[in-house]
Amino acid sequence: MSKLLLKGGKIIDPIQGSKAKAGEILIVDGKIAKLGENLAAEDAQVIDIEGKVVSPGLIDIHVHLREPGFEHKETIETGTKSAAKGGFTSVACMPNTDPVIDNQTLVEGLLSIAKRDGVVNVYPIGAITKGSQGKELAEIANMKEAGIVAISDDGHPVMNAEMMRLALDYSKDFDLTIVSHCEDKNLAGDGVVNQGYYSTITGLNPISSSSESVMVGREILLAEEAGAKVHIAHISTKESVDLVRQAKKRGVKVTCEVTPHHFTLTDELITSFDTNTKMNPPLRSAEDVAAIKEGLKDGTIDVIATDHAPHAEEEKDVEYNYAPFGIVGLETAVGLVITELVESGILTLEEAIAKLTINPAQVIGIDKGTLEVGKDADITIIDVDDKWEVKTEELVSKSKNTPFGGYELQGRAVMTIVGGKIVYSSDE
Ligand SMILES: NC(=O)N[C@@H](CC(=O)O)C(=O)O
Ligand SMILES: [Zn+2]
Ligand SMILES: [Zn+2]
Repeated sequence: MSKLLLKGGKIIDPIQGSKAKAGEILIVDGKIAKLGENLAAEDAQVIDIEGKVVSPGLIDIHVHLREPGFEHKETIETGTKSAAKGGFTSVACMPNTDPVIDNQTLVEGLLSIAKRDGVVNVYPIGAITKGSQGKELAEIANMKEAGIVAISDDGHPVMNAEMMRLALDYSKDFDLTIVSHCEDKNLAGDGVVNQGYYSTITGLNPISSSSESVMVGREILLAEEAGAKVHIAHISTKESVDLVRQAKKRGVKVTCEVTPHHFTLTDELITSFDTNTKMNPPLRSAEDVAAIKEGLKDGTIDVIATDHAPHAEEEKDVEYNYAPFGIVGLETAVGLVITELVESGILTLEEAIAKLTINPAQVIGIDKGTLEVGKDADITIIDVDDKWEVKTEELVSKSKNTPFGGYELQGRAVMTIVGGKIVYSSDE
């Protein structure tokens, strides 16, 4: 029997609420055995975490691990190490690899690599359509059997509304959530940045707010009609937030996520022409960021997810128009959440943790995200006071494409435990 006792921490488990306030937690054979005070250590390995916060292991439901096919950007090994350092014990990975994960064999292949190389739990998301081409449905039933937790054509919208309607119908039968990348390709055109003052002064091609919100509106109406679940990926505009808010009021089964960069940064940053400010959806206006924060506060936005999108240095080191969209996010997420949302009083720490644990677990239907007795001992220890500087060269992700280099942040994961095993510790 292996036993681990975490001593002196402050437990925050949103679904257990005040029941979980006591400071000690005993892990036996990879499961949570006991929460309480003055637990007998017996033969357990004792770890003193005086003053630190003990959270259910963080869950990121929007990660690009790039394997198979783009191993020069990231692999399951490097991506999950990056996740562990960021405090994430589980990640759901997007299928826009090469080949696109659209059948059972590919899901099985991914899971076997994850089992061999992954240091945190990896949950595959399957494609909605074959090759994410939007033409015919992928092998959804078979992929579900192989272990996918959701379906998404992320990177692309499903432009054909009838195809999306069909997918929603299917997803209901298999109890799978559809994660929608909302982007009207015709409206977005060859845009690279948010449409507004800064696209005008830089001369960079604009992406309108409507290119996102008309698709958010469409997905809500289709999900409502089908009685199916839809999760909106990387929400970024005030109109989108309001559409989700109104839909929730009428009982539509819609959830949504925001990335740390979309609640932290505005499109003003693009005046640097730094290609690490280029991502999809683009950085939006200050007004949009304010609406996002309002949506986080009132519960419209359920989940914080990174959309960790690694790209190699040489790929980003080109003219703005030619650079790929996307930035890495796993290792800066906790610091940005605490600095931008908790320290500024937009969310309580408990509310922020809910959006990183139980809420994402519920969106993809996995039995994770809480420290209840009997559950897997996936735990993140957070130092909420630690002030640190983001150093790009210290990222363990294979890619370094972040706009946050040099940022002073408060709060970070100091230990990450998966199934009772320490997979990251800041001491080492
Ligand atoms: N977010 C991005 O800018 N890029 C993502 C694709 C996506 O999430 O749509 C990628 O795969 O690089
Ligand atoms: Zn996307
Ligand atoms: Zn993505």
